[in-house]
Amino acid sequence: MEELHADVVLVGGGSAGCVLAARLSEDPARRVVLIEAGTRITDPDVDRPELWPFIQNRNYDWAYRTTPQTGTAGRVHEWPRGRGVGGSSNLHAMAHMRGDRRDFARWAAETGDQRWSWEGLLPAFRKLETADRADGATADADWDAVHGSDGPLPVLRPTGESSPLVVDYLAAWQGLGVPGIPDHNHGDMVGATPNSLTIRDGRRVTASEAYLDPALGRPNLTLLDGAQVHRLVLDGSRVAGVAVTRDGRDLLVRGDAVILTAGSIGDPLLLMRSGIGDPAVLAAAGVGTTLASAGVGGNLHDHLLGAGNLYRARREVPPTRLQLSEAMTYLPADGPAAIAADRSSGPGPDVVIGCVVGPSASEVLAPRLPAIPAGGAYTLLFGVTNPTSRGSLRITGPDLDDAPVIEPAYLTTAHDRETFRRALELAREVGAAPELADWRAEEILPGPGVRSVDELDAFIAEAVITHHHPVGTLRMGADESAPVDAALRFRGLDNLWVVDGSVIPSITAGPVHAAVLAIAESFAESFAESSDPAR
Ligand SMILES: Cc1cc2nc3c(=O)[nH]c(=O)nc-3n(C[C@H](O)[C@H](O)[C@H](O)COP(=O)(O)OP(=O)(O)OC[C@H]3O[C@@H](n4cnc5c(N)ncnc54)[C@H](O)[C@@H]3O)c2cc1C
Repeated sequence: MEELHADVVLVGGGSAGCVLAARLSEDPARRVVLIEAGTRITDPDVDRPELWPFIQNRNYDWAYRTTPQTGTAGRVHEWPRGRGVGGSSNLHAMAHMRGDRRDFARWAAETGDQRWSWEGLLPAFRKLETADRADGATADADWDAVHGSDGPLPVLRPTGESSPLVVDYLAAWQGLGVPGIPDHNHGDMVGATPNSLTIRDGRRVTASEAYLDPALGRPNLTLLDGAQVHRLVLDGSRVAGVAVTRDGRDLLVRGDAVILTAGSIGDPLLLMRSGIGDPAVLAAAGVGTTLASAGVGGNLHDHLLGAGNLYRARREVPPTRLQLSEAMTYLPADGPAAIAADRSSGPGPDVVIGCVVGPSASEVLAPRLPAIPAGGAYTLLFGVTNPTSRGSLRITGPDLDDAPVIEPAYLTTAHDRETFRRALELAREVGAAPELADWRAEEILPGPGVRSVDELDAFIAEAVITHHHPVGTLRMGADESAPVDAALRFRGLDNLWVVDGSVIPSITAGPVHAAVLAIAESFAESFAESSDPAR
């Protein structure tokens, strides 16, 4: 069998994999191989921000599906995931939100390591971005203290480009007492502001474009695309290498250090195919256990959004110049009245309400709607920031073609169901505000008659769709039952690390891409500082 050897082998060329490939190959003495199942994506639709909901199910999407979910009226949820260089950053909706400082305080508590606190991660968040200054100001010390100005990823703060509907939506929140905030990236997410977006000159910027492409000319960096990793090859407590198929040929890629960057779904499936996981799950799939690790594939959780609180428009809603979901407002569950003057120490964000410049309804609600002409409707999405429902995923057999079982256990806790009702109430409150009177003809969904707890729960179960943030399947933690430790080393193996969305122990309040990139930046820094981390 053909063999290749590198100092560092990265499994998965998605968001985190692109960061690590670029950062770890900055040292010309370190040979880095990046292995990606998909190929380079050339579809021009990927570039166009407004097309993001319509590019799923193409040949660069893994197109996963969940099992029927009891909490969502027995529905099966489609889970797109990017399969190609740049991974899910090719499909994502481009919202750039770091998370709330309380999210990272939880991470620090769960790992026992301040490196994962807001303050600990701030250098990584700054390093990864070139952020637009608020309102085009030339100097702003507060802004510069938390934002980066020369990182690989451009972050657009689209003041002046927002839809007129979104301008009125933000004014409506302010009318209800919700303060305006500079952006979602200051550590305190409670407040009203347009979404920051990873868009430059009207085009999507992927993790590949920002990080990998500028590094690909380095002689010490090799990209193996169109190459699927079947399993890890173990030698005692070390990973000797990874078994790969590329162009119909088998390949063994040996590495002193092996880093999993195949994402929240790809990583645990690869470990289980390699005999690493819960012995009962492995046995049921016909795989022998080489290393028992019960937490592999557990703690699966995701954000849901209610799609949606839909309104027929009184006047034509113009098409978006950005992407369809332009502004998400984060609030305590008790609403605007609960917002403290000092937002850092007051109640944090429990719910999110987003304004979509067009109709948005789940796959079961959409077919029941009356015909809506272009520009004829708009939507308020609503969701829960920190859901407590936890599920799992598992393999069904030893081969790459054996479809996984994905069970997110959506809406299985009382907390999640109650907070979802609250989110819908708050969406309706802002939807009825006088600042939106010129836009609002009538509420179409759920419809004025839907008011009782049972009616609201039944509507929510049919309305929720994934916000596309599955995380946590190899959580980092101080406890021995966490598969990954605070340094992101996989417990039980000497030279295996996990660095992507799967290590997130509890989800951040908002979209997770910025946090995934910051985890990778932080890891790259510590890896480079360590003289020989593989030993
Ligand atoms: C439709 C959609 C919309 C989203 N919108 C937003 C948003 O607006 N804002 C936000 O913050 N987040 C958003 N997200 C989430 C965000 O994109 C992801 O959380 C993030 O990209 C995950 O990064 P990752 O590195 O963990 O995994 P990925 O980027 O998914 O990378 C994993 C890579 O590993 C590869 N791989 C998997 N298995 C193997 C194998 N066996 N061998 C070789 N390669 C393998 C995959 O092909 C993939 O390229 C969205 C996601 C989707 C899908």
